[in-house]
This record gives sequence, structure tokens and C-alpha cells, in this order.
Amino acid sequence: PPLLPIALVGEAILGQTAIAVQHFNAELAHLAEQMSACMEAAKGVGIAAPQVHSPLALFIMASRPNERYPDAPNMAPVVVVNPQIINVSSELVSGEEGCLSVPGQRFTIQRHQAIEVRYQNLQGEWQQTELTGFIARIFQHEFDHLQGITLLERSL
Ligand SMILES: O=C(O)C[C@@H](Cc1ccccc1)C(=O)SCC(=O)c1ccccc1
Ligand SMILES: [Zn+2]
Repeated sequence: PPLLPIALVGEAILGQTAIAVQHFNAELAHLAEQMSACMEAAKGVGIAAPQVHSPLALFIMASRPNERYPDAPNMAPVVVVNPQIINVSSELVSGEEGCLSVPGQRFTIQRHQAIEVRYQNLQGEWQQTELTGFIARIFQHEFDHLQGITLLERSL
């Protein structure tokens, strides 16, 4: 089956606040599968539902070592639904980011080094955990997408 098209910066959906997921059904699981396929094909480490023209508060994050973050952990993709950022470290770190909605460009972005987060999985079960480093960076990037914020608004 074809890959979902990826919204480019400037498209309205990328500037909107995402809608909370209410129904943890097969349709949601199917959307998550399609998003994963898109992310893999684009060699991304994350993707948010608005980037595939869905208004839902849902993203996928997956870390793997890469030339910019050679010590990034190898992490199986995680589906994050209805995320909240509960606490953030005062420590900020600058790092390079890309965005599938701003193809071919890199930006230097400051992010919190550590964050405390809460989110639901595909079964609707709440998870709470602390994230640090590159994974915390990915979470903050995807969380921004759900608030209608892209890295263009954060670029130094
Ligand atoms: O647009 C997206 O959400 C995907 C984006 C996620 C992201 C990349 C880097 C830091 C935080 C979040 C990408 O995966 S773009 C792919 C890419 O350019 C890249 C991949 C690994 C490290 C750095 C950039
Ligand atoms: Zn992005």
C-alpha cells in the first residue's frame, strides 16, 4: 500500500493544535502503522500525525545512532498518544535537527536536556517516564508538532 504524503511547512495542518485521541481502536493502530512506514521510508527518527495530514495527538519516536548523534541509543519505535510534558530540566542543550516537513534543511535548536513525560500507548494505558538527551530532543520536536509548532519557529 502507498505511503501517506507528508505535509510541508506552510500547510495549515502543521500550524494547528492536535485533537486528543479518544478511541483506542483498530483505526488508530492502522494510522500508527502507516506513520511508522512513512518514518522508516524517510529515514526519520520521529513523525507526528499532523505531518501525514491527521489532526490527532499522536506521534512515533525512534532513536538510532546516526552521523549527528553517534552515541544515540538504538530504540524500537514507540507510539506516543495524548502526550504531556510534566517537568523540564533548566539545562538546555543545542543540537542539530531536521524535519520531514522542511526537507533538506538542518537547524540548530535548543532543547531541555531532560524532561518528565506522560502519555498513553496504543492500548490507552498511561506511561510516565523521564527522557534525556537525543530521545528527549525527539520527544520535544514531535510534541511541538502537536502544538502546531515547527522548528522554524525555534531555530536559533
Ligand atoms: O520531522 C520530524 O518530526 C522527523 C524528524 C525528527 C527529529 C530529527 C532530529 C532531531 C529531533 C527530531 C527527523 O527524523 S528528520 C531526519 C533527520 O534529519 C535526522 C535524523 C537523525 C538525526 C538528525 C536529523
Ligand atoms: Zn518535524
